[in-house]
Amino acid sequence: MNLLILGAGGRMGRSLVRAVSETNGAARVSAALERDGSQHLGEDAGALAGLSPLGVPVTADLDAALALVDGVLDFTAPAFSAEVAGRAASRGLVHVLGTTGLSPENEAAIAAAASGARIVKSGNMSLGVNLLAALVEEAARALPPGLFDLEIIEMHHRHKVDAPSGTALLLGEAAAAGRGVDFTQASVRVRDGHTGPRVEGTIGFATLRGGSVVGDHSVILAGEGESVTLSHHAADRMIFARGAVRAALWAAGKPAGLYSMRDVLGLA
Ligand SMILES: NC(=O)C1=CN([C@@H]2O[C@H](COP(=O)(O)OP(=O)(O)OC[C@H]3O[C@@H](n4cnc5c(N)ncnc54)[C@H](OP(=O)(O)O)[C@@H]3O)[C@@H](O)[C@H]2O)C=CC1
Ligand SMILES: O=C(O)C1=N[C@H](C(=O)O)C[C@H](O)C1
Repeated sequence: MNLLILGAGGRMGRSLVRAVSETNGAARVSAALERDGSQHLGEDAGALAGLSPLGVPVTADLDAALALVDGVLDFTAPAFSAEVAGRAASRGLVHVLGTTGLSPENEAAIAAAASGARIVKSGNMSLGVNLLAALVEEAARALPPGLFDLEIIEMHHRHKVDAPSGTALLLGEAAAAGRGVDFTQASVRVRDGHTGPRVEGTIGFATLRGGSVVGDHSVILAGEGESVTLSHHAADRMIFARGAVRAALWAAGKPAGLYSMRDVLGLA
C-alpha cells in the first residue's frame, strides 16, 4: 500500500514514517507533505524521521502527492484534515485521520466525505486506549450515576494546542454510551469559581499540560467510600503510529464509510 504522510516533519509525522518502515513492505512511504514555506520542503522523509533516506522528498503539492498513493496518514490540524477528507474521497483513497480538536463543522465535512471514502478516525489510535474505552463503557454501565460520579483527567506535553484531548473526549463518549446518556449534554469541560455542588450524572474533565508528557489519561468513578480508576499511560508515540498504519492496511479492503479504531481492532 502506497501511503502519503501529512505533516511529515511533525512529532507524529516522523513516527508514522518509522512505523511504515516496520511493515516489511506491506506499506511504503510514497509521498510526504508539509505546508508551503516549511523548512522541511525538499528534505528526505526517511532522513527526517532518523532513518536511511527513502528517496521521498517532502513536498507542499497536495494534489501531486495524492496522485501517487492509495492512502493518507493524517495527524495535522483540524481545518486541513477536513479539507483533505474531501480531496482524498474524490480520489477514493483510504484516509486515516488522527487529528484532534475538530470543530462540529470539521466533523460534518469528514462525515460527508466518508460517503465516498474509507475514513478511519479516532482521537487515539493505540490498542491500549481503545481497550480502555471498552472497559470504561462497561464500568460506566455497571456503576450508575446515583452512586458513582465519573471524572476524566488528562495530561499532555506543553506543545499541545487542543483541550480536552481527543482521547479524553473518546473516553467520555464511551462512558456516556455505557450510561445511555447524551455525551454533549452530560459533559462539564471546565470548572472555575463558585460552581455549586456537582450535578449528578455529569461527566467532568480536567486538563493538565506540561513538559514532554506523551499522553496520560485516567477515568475515575468516585462513589461513597470507594473509587475505581482506569488509566492509560503512553510512553512512546509509536503506539499511535503503529495503530494508524494498521488502520490503513485494514481499511484497504473495506467499503466506503466512517470507521473507528475500535472497528479496526474488533473492540466495537
Ligand atoms: N489520534 C491519535 O492517536 C493521535 C493524535 N494526535 C493528534 O495529531 C495532531 C498532530 O500532533 P503532533 O504531531 O504532535 O503535532 P505537530 O505540530 O508536531 O505536527 C503537525 C504537523 O502537521 C503540519 N501541518 C499542520 N497544518 C498543515 C497544513 N495546513 N498543511 C500542511 N501541513 C500542516 C505541521 O506543520 P507546521 O508545523 O508548519 O504547522 C506539522 O508538521 C494533533 O491534533 C494531535 O492531537 C497526536 C498523537 C496521537
Ligand atoms: O497531541 C498529542 O500529543 C496527542 N493527542 C491525542 C489526543 O488529543 O488525545 C492522542 C494522544 O494522547 C497524544
